[in-house]
Amino acid sequence: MVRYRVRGGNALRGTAFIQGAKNAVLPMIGAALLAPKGRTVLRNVPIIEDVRRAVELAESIGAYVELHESERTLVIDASRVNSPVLPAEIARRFRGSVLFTPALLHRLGEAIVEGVGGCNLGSRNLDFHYLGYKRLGAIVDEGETVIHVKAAGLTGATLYLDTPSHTGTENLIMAAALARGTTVIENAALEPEVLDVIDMLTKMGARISGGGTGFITVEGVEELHAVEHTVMPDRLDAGVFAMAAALTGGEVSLVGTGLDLGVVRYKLEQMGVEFHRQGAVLHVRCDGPLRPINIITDTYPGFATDLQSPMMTVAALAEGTSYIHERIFDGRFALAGELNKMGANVEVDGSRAIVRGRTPLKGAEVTAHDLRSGIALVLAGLAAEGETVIDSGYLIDRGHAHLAARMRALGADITREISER
Ligand SMILES: CC(=O)N[C@H]1[C@@H](OP(=O)(O)OP(=O)(O)OC[C@H]2O[C@@H](n3ccc(=O)[nH]c3=O)[C@H](O)[C@@H]2O)O[C@H](CO)[C@@H](O)[C@@H]1O
Ligand SMILES: C=C(OP(=O)(O)O)C(=O)O
Repeated sequence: MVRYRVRGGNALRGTAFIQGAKNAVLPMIGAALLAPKGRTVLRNVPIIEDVRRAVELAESIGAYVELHESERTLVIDASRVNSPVLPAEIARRFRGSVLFTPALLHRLGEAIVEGVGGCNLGSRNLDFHYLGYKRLGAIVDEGETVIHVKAAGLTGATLYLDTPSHTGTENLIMAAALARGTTVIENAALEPEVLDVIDMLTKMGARISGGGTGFITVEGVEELHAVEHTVMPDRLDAGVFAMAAALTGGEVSLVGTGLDLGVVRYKLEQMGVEFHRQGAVLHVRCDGPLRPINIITDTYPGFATDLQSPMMTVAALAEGTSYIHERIFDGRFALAGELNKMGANVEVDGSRAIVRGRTPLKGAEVTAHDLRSGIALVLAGLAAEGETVIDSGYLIDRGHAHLAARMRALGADITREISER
């Protein structure tokens, strides 16, 4: 059992080093498995639990993987991939397991998906993925728990996503990259992580156009080859450190090449947080009271649902009433009850939450129900009086690398503990 213990009250000051993006590296590991020869090198890899699970999953299907932690580098040799089974005990522990399916289809002609995990956020359907594979010529047998996808070669087709699914877009691009002929994906996701994956696939020899427009065209090629690629910075990790500076009344410099916080920056600015860019470094400071805010989550370039929970903590510390409308997931307000245990006043009504601030937060024993509610509770702990203990820390470790060490370097009083329970 991992738990985080936070004693609040310290303003965070200093330089925060932003990790590589979880939601880019996971599809990139899936992409590396498409190369039948050679070694892929991924740099700026975040050392998070989801990456460890992805390494275990890749090894379980026969890939040779080296994770060089201090160099934040992964080396992947997929030449010996030999098992189509994504075993339940690994695959159910993270969402990224779904991104291994296209490689198995192309390399072995079938994928047996014994489960897909990820944060518990309400319904998380995969119908666009499987409908897309079917349109490309695969046979999909959806059992109660195991999904069997088979294809003796895929053929390009026109695909349409009802909503621009992030991993759905990545999976269908990877499936189309080695299909015969041309595939068009309409209503494709626009997230920067998807564009980074397209960049990597393009280096590998894929022919993809239209990334970032919502209409992606993929011309199938015969083979993809192993390449070196540097994972983009994690905008969610950056958003969390910006919020940590804001709600502790601190001043933090975010280091991460080409970092763009987009709408998160504008929303925090509306709340009174100051941003100042100096070349590749983004400075964040806040020394006045926070103003309330309205947030509507949306696909990119809208406000990222993954930062909705951390923003709820910031809103609880703002002077006045904030409104949050969650439009991506139907079960992403588990944080509210935990924040209320700490003294916040959050009222949830369906997909909307009203946050009445500012209420003084007090340390408490609280539960992370998913990765982002976990990090939101860490933020609450930084601003609370007394000690906050957050269980299960594993969920936080799924997406944030060396969190306690990076926050301690900024002056936070936070420890990561491992117990037997
Ligand atoms: C590993 C990874 O990249 N995870 C991210 C990815 O998850 P993920 O790719 O799972 O999220 P999606 O964009 O697919 O899902 C968004 C919404 O679309 C619905 N949907 C999706 C696919 C489908 O086939 N049918 C369907 O109905 C889902 O139920 C959900 O309500 O994007 C989410 C939304 O930005 C982020 O919160 C996750 O951090
Ligand atoms: C929902 C998330 O991740 P996953 O899709 O990996 O569960 C997240 O990163 O907040």
